[in-house]
Amino acid sequence: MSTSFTATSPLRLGTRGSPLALVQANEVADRLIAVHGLEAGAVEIVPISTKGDREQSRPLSEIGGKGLFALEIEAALRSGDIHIAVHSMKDVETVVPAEFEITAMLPREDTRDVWLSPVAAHPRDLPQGAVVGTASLRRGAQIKAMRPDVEIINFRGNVQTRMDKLARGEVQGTMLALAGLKRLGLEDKATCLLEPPEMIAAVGQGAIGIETRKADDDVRHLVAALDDADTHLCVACERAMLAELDGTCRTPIGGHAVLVADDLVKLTAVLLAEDGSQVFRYEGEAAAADALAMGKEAGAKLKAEAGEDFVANMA
Ligand SMILES: NCc1[nH]cc(CCC(=O)O)c1CC(=O)O
Repeated sequence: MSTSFTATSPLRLGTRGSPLALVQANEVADRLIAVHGLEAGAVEIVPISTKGDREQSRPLSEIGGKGLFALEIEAALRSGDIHIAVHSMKDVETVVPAEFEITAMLPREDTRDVWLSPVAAHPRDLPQGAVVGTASLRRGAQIKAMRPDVEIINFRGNVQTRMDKLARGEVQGTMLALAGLKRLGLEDKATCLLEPPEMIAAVGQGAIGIETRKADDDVRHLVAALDDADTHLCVACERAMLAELDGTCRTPIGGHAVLVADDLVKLTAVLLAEDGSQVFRYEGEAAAADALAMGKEAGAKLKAEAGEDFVANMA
């Protein structure tokens, strides 16, 4: 295996600058060093500020969806300023530009969302007309499906910022990914876990993806050694579902695939109206070799069930 990356000529690993992104990047760096026996310092982390991080006030769905977090990072990958990009798979567009690929995914963390609130042990315990903050249409719609009286307000910022806003009483509850809280050592801040079917996680939630340039064979081979095949398969299944429906982040969609036996993938997916008034669900199982086809079929079935008018209003 190539060990051409050294402390004086390190492998440059680009990621967002948030505390969570940096923890994730460090995990990738540590694994690369361990697996390939590289010298400490052979991997350098390069924080990159993205439009998604700078534009904190408008809803993500308005400013252009998840691509916002990837654009500047992919520009750095294209120019050679970085060799690899580390992302939360949740934030990666369903279509990766042709010159790049997601070469590896680390073993997945817990995929569930958690509820955080100083006043309600669970969303069902909120006072009438309470205000819940989230930037996620998916989380907002699933809360509205549970509690139509609740008001959802846009709530952005990194994990710590959102917890601070909650503590200041700006909202009575919010939701976060357990995976992110765990990586930051903050899981004890969760009020309760939100389980399927009342809350289906985002496609890719809990998975860290590593993107490379297809033409960069040396780097691709280094990174491929970190791939967790089960995670890759399940996330690919979820992404096939999302790609069939809408990859833009402007429609509330949840999707979760899991290996239930050696060769059996179970997919649970949900498509909702933004106000939670309509909920369409899919559940299916398929052999691993058919997991992508199942994802595609799930998307198509949800689309057909929702109907033309719903789909026309989606994007
Ligand atoms: N959109 C931000 C984002 N991207 C990935 C995670 C959590 C970590 C993960 O899902 O792997 C978060 C924060 C959150 O939703 O709470």
